[in-house]
Amino acid sequence: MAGNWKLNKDPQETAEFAQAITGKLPSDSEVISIIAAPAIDLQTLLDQKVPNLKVASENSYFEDDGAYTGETSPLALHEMGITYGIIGHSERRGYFKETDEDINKKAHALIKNQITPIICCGESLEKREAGKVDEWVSGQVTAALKGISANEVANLVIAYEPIWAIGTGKTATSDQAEEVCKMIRHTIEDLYDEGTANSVHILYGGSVKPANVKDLMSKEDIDGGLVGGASLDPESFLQLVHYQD
Ligand SMILES: O=C[C@H](O)COP(=O)(O)O
Repeated sequence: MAGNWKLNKDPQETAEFAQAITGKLPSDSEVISIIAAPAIDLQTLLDQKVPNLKVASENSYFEDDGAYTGETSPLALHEMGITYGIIGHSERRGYFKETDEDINKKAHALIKNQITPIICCGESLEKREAGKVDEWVSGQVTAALKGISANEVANLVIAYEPIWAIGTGKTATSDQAEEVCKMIRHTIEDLYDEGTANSVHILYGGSVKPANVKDLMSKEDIDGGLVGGASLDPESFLQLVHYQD
């Protein structure tokens, strides 16, 4: 269960959040609890040493170093202790014009630095209404995984986030979400094999909250959630990671 804070919280608020959840997360064997925080907050979150919390970056570059002003190095993220990294979020694709090729290069760079990519994909309302969900989403997944081996793919995370459901309060129904997550698994099976497809963790994101998390997580091909707004409040995040209780 991954929270994505987006451009929210400063280091002080980050420390307060960490203190509020310390000692309250489920064990890793039950639920993997992840917070993706702005780059400027990552060290603060790591310093709090919250038991069972994995800390993730929200974006990173595809080069480890060099003349790339303003970018975040995946090598430096690894060295500081980051273990997951979101890439290809629709906000990065939309506002910052990231392409499938960029996202593929970022995936390779994270894997090289032993950071598990959380690769986002998802369709706009326009694509959904045009009946192009499968074609669009499987195309994004295929492009993101180009040149990545089956062993590497087996360990990574794909997050399906329909753009029309992000921050809008409009959740895809659990059946709609399951349908696309299943299609993503089939796409991976076609590209690799059944074992690889079954090993990948597939998350659903888009207005996930404590009230709907159980229903979404009950679906066969939805392994977890990528949660924006409802991950900002510690109590709400705790309810999400404890959805099985
Ligand atoms: O990465 C998280 C998603 O964009 C979902 O955001 P949301 O839960 O605020 O709709």
